[in-house]
Amino acid sequence: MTIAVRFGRGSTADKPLLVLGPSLGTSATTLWSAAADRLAEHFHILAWELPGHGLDRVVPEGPLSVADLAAGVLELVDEVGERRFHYAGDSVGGAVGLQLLLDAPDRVASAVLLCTGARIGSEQVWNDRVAAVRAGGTAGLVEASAGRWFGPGFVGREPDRAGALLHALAGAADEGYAAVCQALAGFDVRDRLAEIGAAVLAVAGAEDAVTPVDGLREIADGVRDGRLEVLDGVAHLAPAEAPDRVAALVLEHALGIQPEPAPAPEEAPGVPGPTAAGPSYDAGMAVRREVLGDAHVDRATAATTSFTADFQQFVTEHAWGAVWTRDGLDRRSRSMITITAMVALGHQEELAMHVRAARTNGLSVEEIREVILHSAVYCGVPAANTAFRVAQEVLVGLGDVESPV
Ligand SMILES: O=C(O)CC1=CCC(=O)O1
Repeated sequence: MTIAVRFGRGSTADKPLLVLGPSLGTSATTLWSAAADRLAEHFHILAWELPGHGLDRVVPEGPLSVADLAAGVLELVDEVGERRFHYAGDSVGGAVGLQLLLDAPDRVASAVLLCTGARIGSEQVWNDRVAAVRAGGTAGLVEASAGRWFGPGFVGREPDRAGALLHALAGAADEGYAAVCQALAGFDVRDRLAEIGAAVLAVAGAEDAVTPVDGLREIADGVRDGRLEVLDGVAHLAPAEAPDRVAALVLEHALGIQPEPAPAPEEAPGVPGPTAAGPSYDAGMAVRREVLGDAHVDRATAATTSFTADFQQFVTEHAWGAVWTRDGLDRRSRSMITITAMVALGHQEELAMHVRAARTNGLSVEEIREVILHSAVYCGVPAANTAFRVAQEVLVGLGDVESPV
């Protein structure tokens, strides 16, 4: 099963479908959300996840190929009841785009293939990467990946976006990452490019050493209707590094629309802070991880299904990205309010989670006791009684309170 992340509102009934593909080690949201925000007015957008990456926590049991990934994308499009779709994918996501153009030429209306190649790296490169991820996990790949992924100055200009991408890498399953490397080791469609008749825009990052400009030129020259565009200052993750330019290229290539120039940041209307650009998934995920811990968020993510994926995204964007990120209250105060609300509403499971979060946010055991005691006055003694039992179990588990005899 391939997991889809949906951007924007509306359906394929009112807008054409655009499918977005990820790069190795990234999640669909961290790589594509900034560009997708700019495209959502014109397309119904689905982005797919690599196995074991982002919202997809399922690691393939057998060997994986780029053709398997392409077949998963076609199933996803079938699930939304569409036949034809526009496609844009970065790196392995671009390789999957080429495979789709070969395997299902009648289904791909147009393709933008970014920072990719008809062959990426070599078998040796991918075997070495598999060995590295098995030895040190995806967290051990963060430093080297940061060096390959971003153009000069990007991390300094966009620390949150870079941080979210690297965080997603560290959160990717080791064996999911290894499976994608093995798929890339077996991918080579250089001698089949001339079979591709759909309009292809090949987009290279001028600073990309992983999939250099020549490989994108090979695609543009090799397919029957290809064009090359080179983005200055960009390395390997063009959709995250240059979302405005990428969105403009996709819009023009797929629909022939010249986008309105984006307002300069100083002219952008609205309130400063995280709400200015709308609820932010990346910022929300960072705070959610800081407050609830990686283990909790990884468990929630692992338990995500196609039924709950939209809700998980909603929680991260709105509860965490739009509210917990605000400056108006410190995290200690937010924890106190949240505990009180959980006591009042009798949400025991969420209360346990927020007692743990309150300790992370710096509340002492004594302060948590006072919050629950105080809430007894306003929420009722029975509610506080249950809350003391739930909180005590958590605090005993954390070793903060002695176990009752
Ligand atoms: O090596 C990387 O981290 C970049 C990359 C190569 C293939 C892909 O999808 O990403």
